[in-house]
Amino acid sequence: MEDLSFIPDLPSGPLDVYRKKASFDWKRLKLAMEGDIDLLRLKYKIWHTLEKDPLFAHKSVTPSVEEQKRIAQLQLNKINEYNFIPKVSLKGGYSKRTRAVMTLNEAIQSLNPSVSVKMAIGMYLFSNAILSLGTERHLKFYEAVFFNREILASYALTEIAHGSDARLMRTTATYDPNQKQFIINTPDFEAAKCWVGNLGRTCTHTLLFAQLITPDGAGHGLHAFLVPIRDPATLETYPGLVVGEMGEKIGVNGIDNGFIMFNQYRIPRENLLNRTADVTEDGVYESSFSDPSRILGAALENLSAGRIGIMQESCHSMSSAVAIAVRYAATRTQFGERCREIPLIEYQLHQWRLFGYVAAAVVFRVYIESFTRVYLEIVEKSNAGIKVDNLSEAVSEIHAMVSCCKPLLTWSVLAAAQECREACGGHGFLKASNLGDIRSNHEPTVTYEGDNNVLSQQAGNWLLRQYHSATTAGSVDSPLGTVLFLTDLTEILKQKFIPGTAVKSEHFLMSTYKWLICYVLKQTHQKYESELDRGLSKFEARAKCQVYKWKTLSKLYAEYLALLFFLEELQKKDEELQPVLRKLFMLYGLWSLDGHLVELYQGGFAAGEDCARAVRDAVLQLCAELEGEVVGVVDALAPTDFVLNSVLGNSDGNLYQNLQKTLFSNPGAFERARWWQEVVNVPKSKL
Ligand SMILES: Cc1cc2nc3c(=O)[nH]c(=O)nc-3n(C[C@H](O)[C@H](O)[C@H](O)COP(=O)(O)OP(=O)(O)OC[C@H]3O[C@@H](n4cnc5c(N)ncnc54)[C@H](O)[C@@H]3O)c2cc1C
Repeated sequence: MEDLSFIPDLPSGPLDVYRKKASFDWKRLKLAMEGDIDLLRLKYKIWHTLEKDPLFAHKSVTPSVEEQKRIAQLQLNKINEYNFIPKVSLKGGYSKRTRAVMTLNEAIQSLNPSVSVKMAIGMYLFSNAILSLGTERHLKFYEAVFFNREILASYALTEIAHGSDARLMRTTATYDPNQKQFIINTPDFEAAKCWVGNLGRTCTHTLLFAQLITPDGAGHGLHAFLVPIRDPATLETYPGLVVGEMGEKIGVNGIDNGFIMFNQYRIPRENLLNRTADVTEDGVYESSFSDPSRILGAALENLSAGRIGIMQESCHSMSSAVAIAVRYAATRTQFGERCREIPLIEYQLHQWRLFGYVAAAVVFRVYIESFTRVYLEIVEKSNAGIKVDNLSEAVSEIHAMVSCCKPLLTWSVLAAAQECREACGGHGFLKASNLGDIRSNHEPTVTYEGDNNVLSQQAGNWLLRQYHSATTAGSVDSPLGTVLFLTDLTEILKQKFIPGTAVKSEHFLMSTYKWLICYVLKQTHQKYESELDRGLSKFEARAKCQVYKWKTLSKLYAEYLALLFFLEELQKKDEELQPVLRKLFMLYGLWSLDGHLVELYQGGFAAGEDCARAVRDAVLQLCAELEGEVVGVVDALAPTDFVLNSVLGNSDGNLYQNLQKTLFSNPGAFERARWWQEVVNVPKSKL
């Protein structure tokens, strides 16, 4: 058995009552969710190191917006200095080094999300883009950003008037054969690039997406360019650029999001990332793709890794939120009979509000860990030129998976953070609970790197293509095997709920999800076809199928994927952990299924009251069964106390002592208001 002594034991205290009830060792569960002991060790090393560094000390009062940006950049520089992943490891295999980088990102995100986003955009999104879209001549930029940390980058896609619809962006890059340069231009404010992270104050380069135009006036669609923005020595922006800061946001204010306008700004011809298309010195456009939309597709596919990073970060935010709320619920008592006040955690309502999210946090972490491995293996093979069977189909399937799972995870965390805040009552509203910061720093993830509502439509598109293929050719393009069952669609749709069925079973859960996907897929297809028959274009017809169809379909597929991957991993976990993991799996599955009862009845899978009652009874039973386990589960999910940074969720469980310490040490807590003279009614003289 692995030595887990590098994970510090938890302090003894009021939470022991519940900790003793757990059927498993929380450190083993932690390792099972992390999947790799070296990565778990790395995470603890990062947390312990930063805890000792005053630059990372938490502030009891939110610093000014500008100060948050300064601190975030200083912290990023310091993290680079610590060299947590030595250069030799970075030069190792793609999969291993990416996993290490992702772990660093997760560890930092739990501590200060602004810093991890700065790092993710400034170093990893940029360097990944160079690897996937650039060629030999761009490797110096890769070295400078990834290995030497000499430049900090940004990623400029969004414009003021166009975000999700990238095709209509209007920044241009016109080739000038005389100077062998591209001239970047912003026609008007609506085409200004905006929201670009790191651009407002700090980045030295940006990866710019602009419409490529050749000297013959022909437009070739969006392409990516490496564009210098600031002098690295002075951080002065170069002439020909108008760069500004976006101003205060409702979260992640440590990131300097900026806007930029280009005024006939020249860059060398070689700064075009030219893996898929190039312009010769004379100005002739050459592309390995005939269709410009495929070039954009290849460029944007590069976002998958970033979206996986967002999902990993989401798992950590959810872990922290539920850890705070559950520890609070185990130490806070309210009401009761015969002088025995009851801990909140023992109320059925409180369990129902929180335990589904605890189960989701565990299921998502195991799922994303496993999915990331599959993803990285495919990319590694493909980069190394090793043949991957059905590579382009696998890429499409992965894209569909990411497109529905990033929305599922990010939305779930947002809902969880709000529920956890409310579950901690008024004290949850203190900044010191950390629930507010977790929620507001997480919030933009539902919008950036693909707005959730728009992104999830892409999973629906892929599923509909598979439906068509299954019903016409009797086969599907699903190299990862996630929808092979669609070839049995007709048989699956004949299933009905039989009263008395044991719903707390893997078979029931998975077969019911398959039924739901088949049913909603068929409904979506029929609706889409009927809109086309009415004479609508494909675009218009799709828009008419979004609500109750496409959107539901995408959510169902995402939930199914989480369950499917978790179930596969479950078999490999320690025997001691299996009972609790199985219960968490069932709870997440049935709790999610509860949200789809309408479709089960609408489609005739269920009739009468049995199905709904069985599902809901099982959810409540599972909540009760998990009462003794859940504190141990959140111990496994939680980071160290320093990282969790919550007066309500400290692992010692000394809720009221910790609250007193925090309230009593608030700066100025006991002082008379400095502005007292401005507000008191000074009695007027009667003389
Ligand atoms: C904190 C933060 C950081 C960011 N960082 C970067 C960055 O570094 N680089 C960068 O380039 N961008 C960045 N962005 C921008 C982000 O990527 C965009 O906001 C995002 O792509 C959505 O585009 P939009 O804001 O133009 O929204 P829109 O596309 O205008 O969407 C607005 C709303 O309309 C809905 N909608 C749009 N189209 C449809 C449709 N067809 N059917 C139904 N509904 C639809 C959407 O769901 C959304 O709710 C960042 C944003 C934020 C908030």
